[in-house]
Amino acid sequence: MALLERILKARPSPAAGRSGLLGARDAGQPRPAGSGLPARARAEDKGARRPGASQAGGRAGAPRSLAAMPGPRTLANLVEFFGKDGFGRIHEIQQKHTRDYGKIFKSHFGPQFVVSVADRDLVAQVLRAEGASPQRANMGSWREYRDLRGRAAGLISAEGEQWLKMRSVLRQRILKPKDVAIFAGEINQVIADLIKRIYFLKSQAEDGETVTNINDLFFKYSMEGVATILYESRLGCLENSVSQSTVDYIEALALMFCSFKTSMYAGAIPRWLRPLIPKPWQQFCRSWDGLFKFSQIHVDNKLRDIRCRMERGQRVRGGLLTCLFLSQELTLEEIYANVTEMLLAGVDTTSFTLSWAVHLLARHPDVQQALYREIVRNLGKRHVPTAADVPKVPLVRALLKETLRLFPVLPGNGRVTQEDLVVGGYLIPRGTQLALCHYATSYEDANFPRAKEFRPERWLRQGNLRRVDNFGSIPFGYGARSCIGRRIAELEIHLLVIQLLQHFEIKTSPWTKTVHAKTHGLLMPGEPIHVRFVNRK
Ligand code: HEM
Repeated sequence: MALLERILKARPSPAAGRSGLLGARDAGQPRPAGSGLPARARAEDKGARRPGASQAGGRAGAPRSLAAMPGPRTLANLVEFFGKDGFGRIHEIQQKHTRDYGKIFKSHFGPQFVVSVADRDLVAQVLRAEGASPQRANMGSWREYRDLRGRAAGLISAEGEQWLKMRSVLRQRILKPKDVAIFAGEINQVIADLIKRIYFLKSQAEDGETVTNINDLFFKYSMEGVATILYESRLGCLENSVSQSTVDYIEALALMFCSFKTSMYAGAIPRWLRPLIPKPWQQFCRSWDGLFKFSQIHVDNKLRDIRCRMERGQRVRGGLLTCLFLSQELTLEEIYANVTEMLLAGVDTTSFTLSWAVHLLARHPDVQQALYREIVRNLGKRHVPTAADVPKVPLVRALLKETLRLFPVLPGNGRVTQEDLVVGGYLIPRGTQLALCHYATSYEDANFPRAKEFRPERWLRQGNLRRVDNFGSIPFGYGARSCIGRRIAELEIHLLVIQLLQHFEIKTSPWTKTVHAKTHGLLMPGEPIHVRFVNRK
């Protein structure tokens, strides 16, 4: 009890929350001298180098200035993004600009200035050179909301020492495959519910086989799966009727993605315009209110449950959330913020990837058959897999890598340089926003022969000796700031693919039109995907 009271007291006041956050700084705005993070980046490593150091890669000679860097004109860019809905085609624009301007180019988005890097080796140089607490992007609007409401920042929106502290707590618990292996039992229960749901949906279908808009189903699966780990409780997303609080959460999430264009690109809409155009910012805040409220309800439920058990003198054991409570390494407000941001980061990413993977399997029956044979040979037709079984089916892992190469949920990623760097022969001043163009590098034949083709076998180790590493496709990012939920997502996807194929042969549906990728914050299917799940004999 005393412990729980201490935890509750550790919740910072709104004022403390505000001062605890690092100051928001939009990309493109220079950092005041001396206000930056410790300059720890080892820029000279692998070719991205500090000015003045001898050049280890790229062109020899004095670096060129940004003025000499090619790129689209500001007006053309604005027309492309705001006039021709470029936000929905960010992935294609990456490729087009790479063709037009080369592998490193500059762009302006309103007040924001971005240098795009669309070359595998330059991406590797930038990421290998980064320091202990890399800064991803312009999170000004996220932090502004948190300051406004006296909320803490979670891993996505925090920076500097605060981020380092939280990252070091969470990385000990979920960053390695062996850490998340313990969640396989819970995930398998969610999978059992999903398979039951597929049988139910099939029974409702005219042809007895088709499940329409599979992303709906995978959204519910991903939400249930990740919530099971984050809240240590079930939400019931895969039941016929879903609770009102979960429906409210889904609406808040939808609102978040509706306001994506204005939130992630808030820097492109000056703050002074808000009184004239108030709706986007209001929507953004309303959506975050909904997301935080939902997490707080579930976190508080767990806290009450732990308190009851402690009061009864029972031993308290549990998963991630229980450990976070008991260890007291994070304040309660930091726990709210982190589970809120992790749920946000872990649902659509996983469900879009699953939708693409199933779509690809339906369209490539030969690959599907090879996978099924490997599963039956190495695991059996009905064996419920554990985390330890996943390495026995390397094609399943290769399927995920190839799906994410063709459809990287985050088609591009960002970094704000923490020191002056020379990249590709250009001097990039400290504080510059870099856009790493993963979609463009994923489709380069030089990085992946016959890059447009779906060939999961390209990811198989040869003779189990060589790891296939390729900075052309790093869908979970790289290094200190890479995806903290990677192992959770992989486990959810690997275990589900195995069991889907054990139960069903997945076939295309004539109702599915050509499915294009579109960017809506994340890279997602632009049209609904319907598939037939044919029972295995
Ligand atoms: C297929 C699924 C997923 C993909 C492709 C994905 C991809 C990514 C990428 C590219 C980043 C940025 C990494 C970087 O900047 O280097 C990221 C960050 C992050 N992801 Fe994921 N993610 C997925 C699933 C998840 C899940 C399931 C969770 C949570 C359970 C999660 C939580 C996070 C968080 C909290 C961050 C921010 C990490 C930090 O800044 O320290 N992600 N993710």
